[in-house]
Amino acid sequence: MKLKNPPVNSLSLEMLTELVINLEKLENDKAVRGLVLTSEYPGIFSAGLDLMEMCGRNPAHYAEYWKALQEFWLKLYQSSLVVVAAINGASPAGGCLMSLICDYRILADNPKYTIGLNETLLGIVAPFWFKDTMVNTIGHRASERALQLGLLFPPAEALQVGLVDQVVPEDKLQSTALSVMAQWLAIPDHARQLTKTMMRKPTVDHLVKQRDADIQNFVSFVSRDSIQKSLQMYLQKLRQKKS
Ligand SMILES: CC/C=C\CC/C=C/CC(=O)SCCNC(=O)CCNC(=O)[C@H](O)C(C)(C)COP(=O)(O)OP(=O)(O)OC[C@H]1O[C@@H](n2cnc3c(N)ncnc32)[C@H](O)[C@@H]1OP(=O)(O)O
Repeated sequence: MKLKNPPVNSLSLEMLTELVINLEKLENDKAVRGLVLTSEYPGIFSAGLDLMEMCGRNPAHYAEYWKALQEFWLKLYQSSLVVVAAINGASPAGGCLMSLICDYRILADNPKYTIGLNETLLGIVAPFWFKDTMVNTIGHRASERALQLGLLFPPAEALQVGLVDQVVPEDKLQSTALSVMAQWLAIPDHARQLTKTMMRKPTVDHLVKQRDADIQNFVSFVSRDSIQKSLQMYLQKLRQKKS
């Protein structure tokens, strides 16, 4: 599956909805057992959540957006398919989260392709289920440091901390993803799927139990004037970077 939402594959409401629909279709197709997630645009895997969905909108929109994000996370994290992320570009914040909920992550070796949960750099806070996903992958201490500092790791450091499973030359990314997929598909589906469910259930339950409260928390947080100002300033900085 190629992510395709120009210019930076930000996770807009429309994009999240389409991703969920496409995942459902693939899961209902008995001929499909695995999925390689990559970007149509080498250089950018995903810029994360679409900042335009979080700026200057009304509470009902924020609630709808957050619910769609939760839906996407729940769907991909619990997918019965083998999901391999072939990360062919920068992967900040929500882009990193999307990679973390796959079963295996391969990052192309390019110093510009940084990955991490950098929310604090925007003056916002990664929600508990982003944090849980990261802790499950790299452990508590490394997550605590990475989350507080909003670290974006270049490939060698991402590999060292365990944020990705492999770093390969850019021209080997797709072939590596296919050979990893073959290795995972050699395991009987039912045994692998039950194991995945067992490993992920506590993290899923944590969110499911608090879904409504999490939406309310997001809506009130993002509606604050101070948060709106931080997000606007961050967007401005992104735009100024060009000039
Ligand atoms: C209680 C909980 C509360 C809150 C939790 C909220 C959680 C949020 C998690 C998130 O995912 S927040 C989003 C964080 N994302 C980022 O920090 C990434 C920002 N973008 C970049 O660093 C760069 O754009 C890039 C490295 C992805 C690509 O760089 P480059 O190729 O140089 O492109 P440009 O920077 O020139 O960007 C082109 C264009 O796209 C706009 N844009 C970039 N990122 C986003 C985004 N996330 N959402 C919306 N729009 C984005 C950028 O402003 C440019 O727009 P122009 O109009 O100037 O063309």
